[in-house]
Amino acid sequence: MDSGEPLTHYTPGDFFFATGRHTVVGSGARRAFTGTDAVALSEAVSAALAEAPGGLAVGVLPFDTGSAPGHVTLPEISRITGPARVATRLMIPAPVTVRAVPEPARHVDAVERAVRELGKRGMRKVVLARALELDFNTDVSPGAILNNLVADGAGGYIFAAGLPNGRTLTGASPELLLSRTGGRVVSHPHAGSAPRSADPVSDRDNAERLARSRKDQIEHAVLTEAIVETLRPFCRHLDVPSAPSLVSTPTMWHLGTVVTGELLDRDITALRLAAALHPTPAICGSPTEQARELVGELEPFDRGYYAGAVGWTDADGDGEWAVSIRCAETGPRSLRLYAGGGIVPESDPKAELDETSAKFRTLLNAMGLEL
Ligand SMILES: C=C(O[C@@H]1C=C(C(=O)O)C=C[C@H]1O)C(=O)O
Repeated sequence: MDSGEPLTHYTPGDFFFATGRHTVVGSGARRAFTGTDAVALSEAVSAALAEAPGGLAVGVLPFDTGSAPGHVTLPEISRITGPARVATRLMIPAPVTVRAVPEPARHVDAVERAVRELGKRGMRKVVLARALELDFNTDVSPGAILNNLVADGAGGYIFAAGLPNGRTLTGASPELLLSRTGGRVVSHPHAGSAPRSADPVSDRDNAERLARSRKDQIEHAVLTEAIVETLRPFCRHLDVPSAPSLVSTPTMWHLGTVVTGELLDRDITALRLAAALHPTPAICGSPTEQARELVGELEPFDRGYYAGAVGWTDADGDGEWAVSIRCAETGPRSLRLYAGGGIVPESDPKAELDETSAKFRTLLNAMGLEL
């Protein structure tokens, strides 16, 4: 570990991944792996890391490898340092136009349709997202967004990753898809949401209502069951709490369950496990294939690397992969923000719209925007 401030060296295209414990940074690419089969990608990365003792692989998996490839690199320079800290917030220019895709009323329609389709198709859950497209007079620096996410104490996993399309995915995800440390694996699935409130009484009310909500408990159970089912064959022992706990970010309350396990085979890397788990019902639905299809029918945009995974794996197979949510894709003079929510047969369409608005706040706050 070195104590240098990791954010001062960040340049767009770099990989940046900061948790409360450490920060992983990578720049340049000694080798790059791009592929539509996440398991094959993880195997190619393992083979490359086996020849690079002490090396690190970093990257992203898209939501759907049918529309964008997974992209993992062995950086030319990589460092693991202490937690990221910043001294001041940075100014981010205001957008000249903001466009909701779809329009909020159309998102409500899509949720209504999703509820009907879940019933007709005998499905348990689908996650529907919407986007905000922002245009600027100048480029927006992903480094400034990272800086402000750190300044806001956005928490969880604050990340930036260069994408194969030349853009950058930047965000602060609360959700751990998978970490591996030696033989120990941890997943912290999140599902079930309520907004934070500046008023402590309403804030507590929101949390208590969420903890009691049958609809959110169902939504959460679908997710935890899927994580446990996928991890079970890889583990000799899994520890699964019988009920979820309340977890919070500065903008949201969630239900979360910490699933821990002991690996049967130490050759299975963090990236291989992340590839097995993704896409979970936190961001896709259940059953997975039907949910992915319904997402394609109901969302008027391509998710790209939103609702994918972002993280790192080292030569021992250890690593951390977060679910790539609460994020934005930055491009020349433009930025696209994403937010989604799990729909179950009990969902209220207007409440689902409000939930996505609350989830946008992580990035909007970092940009100093009051939209
Ligand atoms: C899909 C998103 O968040 C996911 C959906 C949640 C929900 O539906 O309650 C909660 C946390 C995340 O797993 C998002 O933030 O875009």
